[in-house]
Amino acid sequence: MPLHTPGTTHIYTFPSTGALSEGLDRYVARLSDEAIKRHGKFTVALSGGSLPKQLSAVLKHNQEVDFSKWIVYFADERCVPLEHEDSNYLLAKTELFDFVPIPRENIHTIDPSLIDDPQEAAEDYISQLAKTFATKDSVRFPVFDLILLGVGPDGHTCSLFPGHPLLNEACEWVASILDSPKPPPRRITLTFPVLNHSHHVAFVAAGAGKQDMLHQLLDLPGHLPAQLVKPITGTLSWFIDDAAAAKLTSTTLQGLERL
Ligand SMILES: O=C(O)[C@H](O)[C@@H](O)[C@H](O)[C@H](O)COP(=O)(O)O
Repeated sequence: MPLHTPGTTHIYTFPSTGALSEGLDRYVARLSDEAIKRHGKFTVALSGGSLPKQLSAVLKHNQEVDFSKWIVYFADERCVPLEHEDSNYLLAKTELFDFVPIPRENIHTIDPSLIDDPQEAAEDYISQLAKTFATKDSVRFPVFDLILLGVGPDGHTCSLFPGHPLLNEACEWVASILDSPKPPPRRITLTFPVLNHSHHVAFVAAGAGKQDMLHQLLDLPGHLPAQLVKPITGTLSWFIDDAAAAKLTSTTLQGLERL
């Protein structure tokens, strides 16, 4: 796998979702190793949707990764109890945390006592982030080692939806949303400045259902939420399978890399 150069975008394609999970495992294991060597921990933010399953399929069996040094946050979370079927935490727990030795205190969840007040839950999540990320005058935002994102059929990512005022949030680290078009409506989400300060950001999109949106996002110019993810000095990677890549133009296809 080539070493990622800051400021670059890589689009990796895989013949199947199984192969995609293998590539993702190699990528995450490598970034985890590099981060732990560099600063003794691996800070990662996870999305919901299909991502946790796709991520964990191979990674959960990886014995080389030092999961004890992982510090996990959620790229977005729904304002529901942790044991609710809509909880991104529950999904990640069932798919990954139940299989790997990440210390429970290193997994930062929404405070379940605050789910009736999304704004308060967002503020609490900012305080939780501040425990891990010391910021400087020059960098006012948390700098994750890796943020893993999915993309919806409307081009949303995290809980940042097309046309929503949250797309303009420039100061807060975490925002609340009360009117998410994807249910459930009440959520908290990392904001664009946090996504764009990350060392590495990776989108994961698989299946024919993603074809039209990937064509729009990767072939055409635009300002859909997923297109606004542009790490300032970090890398941006796309992990997609051949089914999702089927409608990409030949110019984009020429730039695709196999891992
Ligand atoms: O909690 C959420 O709803 C997600 O974080 C959301 O942003 C998700 O990643 C996309 O909707 C893609 O979902 P799929 O991978 O299921 O298509």
